[in-house]
Amino acid sequence: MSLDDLQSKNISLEPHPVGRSKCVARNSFTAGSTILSNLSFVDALLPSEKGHRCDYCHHHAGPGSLKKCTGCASFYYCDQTCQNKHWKSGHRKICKTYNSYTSASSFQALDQHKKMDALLLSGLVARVALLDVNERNSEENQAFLTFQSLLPGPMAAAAPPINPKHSFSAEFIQNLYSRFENNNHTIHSHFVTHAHGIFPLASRSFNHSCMPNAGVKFVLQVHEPVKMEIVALRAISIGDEICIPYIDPALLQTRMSVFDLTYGFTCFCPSCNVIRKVGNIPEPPKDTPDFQAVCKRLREFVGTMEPSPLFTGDDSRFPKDLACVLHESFISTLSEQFSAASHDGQYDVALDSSASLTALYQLLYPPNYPQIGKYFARTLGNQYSFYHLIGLHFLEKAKSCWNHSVRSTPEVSTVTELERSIAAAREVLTVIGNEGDPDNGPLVELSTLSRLYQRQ
Ligand SMILES: C[S@@+](CC[C@H](N)C(=O)[O-])C[C@H]1O[C@@H](n2cnc3c(N)ncnc32)[C@H](O)[C@@H]1O
Repeated sequence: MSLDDLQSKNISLEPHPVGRSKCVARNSFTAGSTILSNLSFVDALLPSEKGHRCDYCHHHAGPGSLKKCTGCASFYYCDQTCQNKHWKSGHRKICKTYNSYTSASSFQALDQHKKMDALLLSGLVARVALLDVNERNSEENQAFLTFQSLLPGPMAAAAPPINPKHSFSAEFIQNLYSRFENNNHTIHSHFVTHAHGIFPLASRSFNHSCMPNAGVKFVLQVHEPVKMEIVALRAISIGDEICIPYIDPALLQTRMSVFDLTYGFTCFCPSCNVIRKVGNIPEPPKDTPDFQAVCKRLREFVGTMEPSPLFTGDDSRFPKDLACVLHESFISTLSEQFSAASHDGQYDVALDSSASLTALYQLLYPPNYPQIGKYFARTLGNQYSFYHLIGLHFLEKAKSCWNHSVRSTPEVSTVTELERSIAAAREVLTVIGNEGDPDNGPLVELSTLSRLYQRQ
């Protein structure tokens, strides 16, 4: 689909006061419906995934079952079909020189993120070099035109060295690279990142909100490029702006600098407005009883709030004595407590941390938000870490209840918690639906657990 087609579909691009354009719903969407699908234009697997996934369709295969490219021996495919498609879409330009390029000191000196950028930029240049100029309306040419229309990021970082020999000017390459930082995506399966990619139409369309009404998922199909789907997280009405999260909404302190340095905007979503009004956010108490008291108070408040003041932007409804729960360390302390207690079989401690975590999620995230995680902009620390799931948290809690119930005669309260956790996990995970690898996703695990429980 091209930018022009978009205007005649369920969504349209309309002027935005500072971010050039915004995506507006022309039809209503129910929670879970797909708003836009966009095929990858170029992507690159993380080094840790090489040989485990097909370099074309990202199908995850058992050890040794993929077919190695006989040219470079560094790319792997499901079969001849994936290999031929990848060859035509750019690999033939980079195959011969791939190994000398990646082993050169100029590539090796790059940090992990810039290495990924370098591979993507090489793939992009190879793809562009192969575009048929006589086929102006082909999907590839339209996708490249859309890529060229993307807003450049605020930081003018120098383009990394690239692989194929080409006849493009340094200025042209720099111009392509200037769009990377604020437009490219990480590609995940079950919300764990395995690649980086360029999805021009989605990048051209969706702005950020920390209380987004849409989320991103990836569909992997054998012999096809990776497909990104933008999915409604809740009901969207005609005229609503559709936004996705660029970073984890729980990064309440880091987020403003990331928007500023990586994306070049100031976020005025309801949640950011509350954070600004609250002002100085104190660290949570180190002392265990004081920490527990804050957790108790948080649970009481969340039990009475509907909806979250961070969702409505009404700072007058946010209790000042709970300011420390907005400190980023509060969520990580609780997550660590829950994980450690579940792992050690301390059922009561796990359940208690889970109740506080769930209250915090309800405060910080919009309804049905499936994923949480940490993100550090390149400029802030050079690292990205994995995503976890809110839905997955409920699944983990259900597993913890299940393990407890099979170890001893289950109490009624354990069974109630188990049923509630299965229902909560299903509610959140079903909205975003199956994503990434078709096998062994959280929804599959959830069905297995439900079956075991019903049989018992
Ligand atoms: C991926 S693009 C989104 C589409 C963009 N609006 C356009 O017209 O191409 C990211 C850029 O959009 C703008 N943007 C995204 N979310 C925004 C927001 N909430 N407020 C202001 N600008 C935003 C910033 O310029 C950012 O670098």
